[in-house]
Amino acid sequence: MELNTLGIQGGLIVSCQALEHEPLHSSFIMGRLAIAAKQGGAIGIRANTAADVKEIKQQVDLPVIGIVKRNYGTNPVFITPTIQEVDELAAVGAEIIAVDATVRARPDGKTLEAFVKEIRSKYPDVLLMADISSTEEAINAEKLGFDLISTTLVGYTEETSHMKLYDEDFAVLKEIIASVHTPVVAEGNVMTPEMAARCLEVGVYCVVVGGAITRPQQITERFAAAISGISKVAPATK
Ligand SMILES: CC(=O)N[C@H](C=O)[C@@H](O)[C@H](O)[C@H](O)COP(=O)(O)O
Repeated sequence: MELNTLGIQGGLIVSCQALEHEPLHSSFIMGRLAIAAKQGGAIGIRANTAADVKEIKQQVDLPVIGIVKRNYGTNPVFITPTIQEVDELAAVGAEIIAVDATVRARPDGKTLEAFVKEIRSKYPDVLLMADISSTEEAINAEKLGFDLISTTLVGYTEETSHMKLYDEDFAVLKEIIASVHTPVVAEGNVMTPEMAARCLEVGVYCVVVGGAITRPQQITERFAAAISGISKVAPATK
């Protein structure tokens, strides 16, 4: 599959995910969120688990970035860590599969290079997205031939836990874009339409927005925090 045939360049991809402990956890609900995202102008969907990808594909005709979040013991690599998760996503027709492409040791002991080779030989038509956390990892992902590089894990590894993607006007994103030729996707903590627009201005291929659209508990939290302590009158009780 050719990346430019997907029609995602310059557009908004909405991540529709809810883990087991979250209130919206349900493939049915993720499918509905995907319809809402499409109605709102999304040109692609990112989703977790083969069951959710399958349901979303039945509801909308948009390209899907599939992941499977799975924990293996205490290993910190959890986004599509092994070929098992890739098999599950390929079986339901995800056009793009995103995998952890950090430099961390993987749960099956394989190198990232060997993992990419295995996926390419098994699924030559699937596009591969590298979920990375640093410029060094982006450069490595380009060397290994990933089709897209996404900033998903910036701020989510031990080394980057002090950072947010939007720090200093998206400084790390700009550095990554300047360091590779592979299309770069902005993902992670893009919380406002203005931030999404800024990511495109600085040169990303497309933007992925998740929680700010599809995690109502996060959205509510920001409203609640913003208004807490302002009112001089106690909130009404029923
Ligand atoms: C670190 C991690 O587990 N990221 C996950 C990757 O798929 C999702 O939980 C995020 O929602 C997604 O990356 C979009 O980011 P945000 O929800 O911040 O817009």
